[in-house]
Amino acid sequence: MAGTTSSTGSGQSSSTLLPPIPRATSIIVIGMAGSGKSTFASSLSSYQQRRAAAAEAKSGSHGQPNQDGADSVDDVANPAAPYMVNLDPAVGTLGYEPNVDIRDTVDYSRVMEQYNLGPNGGILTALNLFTTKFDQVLQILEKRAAEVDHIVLDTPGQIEIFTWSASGSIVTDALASAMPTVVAYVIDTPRTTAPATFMSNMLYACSILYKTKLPFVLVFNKIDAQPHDFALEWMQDFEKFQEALAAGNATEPAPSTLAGLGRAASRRRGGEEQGYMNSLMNSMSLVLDEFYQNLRTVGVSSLTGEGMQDFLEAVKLAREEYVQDYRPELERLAKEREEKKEKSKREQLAKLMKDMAVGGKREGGLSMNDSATVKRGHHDDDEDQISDDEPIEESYDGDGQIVEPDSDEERPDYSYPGPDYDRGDGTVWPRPG
Ligand SMILES: Nc1nc2c(ncn2[C@@H]2O[C@H](COP(=O)(O)OP(=O)(O)OP(=O)(O)O)[C@@H](O)[C@H]2O)c(=O)[nH]1
Repeated sequence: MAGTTSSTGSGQSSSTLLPPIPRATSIIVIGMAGSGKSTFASSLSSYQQRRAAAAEAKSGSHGQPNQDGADSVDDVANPAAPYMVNLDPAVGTLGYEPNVDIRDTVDYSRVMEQYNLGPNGGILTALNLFTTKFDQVLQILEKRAAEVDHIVLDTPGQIEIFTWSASGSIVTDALASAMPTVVAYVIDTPRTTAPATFMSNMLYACSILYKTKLPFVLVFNKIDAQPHDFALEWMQDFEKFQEALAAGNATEPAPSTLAGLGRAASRRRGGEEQGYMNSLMNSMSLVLDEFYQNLRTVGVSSLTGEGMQDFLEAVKLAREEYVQDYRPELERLAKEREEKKEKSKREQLAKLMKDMAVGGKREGGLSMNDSATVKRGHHDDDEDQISDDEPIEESYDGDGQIVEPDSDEERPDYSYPGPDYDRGDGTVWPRPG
């Protein structure tokens, strides 16, 4: 592919094998079941729509302040409503109008029926089937990426269906190679107040970050129900997390898990588990410390819309990270691929030349530069001299052109000439087989 020159977004230009960076940033919304992914996507969509409408009103009213006064549009010249993609085939109703919807392409309940699958197998198979067409979706998204600021992808409820499946990787990689892409990991804040659930959520987020290697934004959702200060404190101060662990919140057994056990047994068992869990989590939190350093975190309420502007700011920074860190890696891989292709082409050509006895004596040897290789219509007196402006004329069979099987073109007779055929050099043609 010919190299293009693209702006990196930081004002610099560089020669690249990759397509230019488009206006849009794609946001892949991932999170545990019920964390509020769809509500978050919906809230983000309506927030952006309001911004777009406010910007339009502002430009229409020649700089009058926004009616609602809340949305700052100064940072984006012409904000546009995001382009929404739903990748959850099993979702019932959505709070937003998806522009591309997996449900339009694959009928999840029929997939379950046809392949005799359970709900999760059905979702996974539906996503796999959809992914086989993702090149077409990507073409649509690439077109839209010039017109919108964000392309939001809402993923299936069961997190592992997207994060650990081949289809999830294909969709993520395809997007990330086409445009700046950011992972928004949605956390159900009220359900992460116990150190154990907090830790498992963080470990999951960490595994996704290292798998995708994409810029990451941790979205603490539902802050209207539970502020996320405790989580920020645990992430910033290791000792605070240790204190929470020591207070015993982490392993407080749910009453249901102790059913049938006596009080003493419950206490003993709780104590043993707590000791093990605490020491495990202590070690894990040390591992996660570095992960926390590289994270952007925001608190949002998808119900009230609180924190959406903070989220967009975080996405802006994440886009810069993509341009600075991820894209050079893509560029390196593209160059590597191109070099490999060139090398293999050169090797094949060399092999071909060798097969054609290139470099041997002129007599009997053939060369691609040898005019005798290509038969031309008109010749100078010297057979080997061909003037460059003479057109090549295919004047005989075996001239390197593929002959249409159904054409009337005359072909040599390759049939067996019979046992008595004399080749003229005294040998008689042998009988085959
Ligand atoms: N209080 C509160 N509730 C929320 C918020 N966001 C989502 N919810 C509720 O959380 C529940 C789950 O929300 P969904 O958006 O369906 O979550 P999801 O992650 O898309 O769910 P699945 O895809 O089915 O796993 C719903 O009852 C929402 O109303 C929020 O910011 N605050």
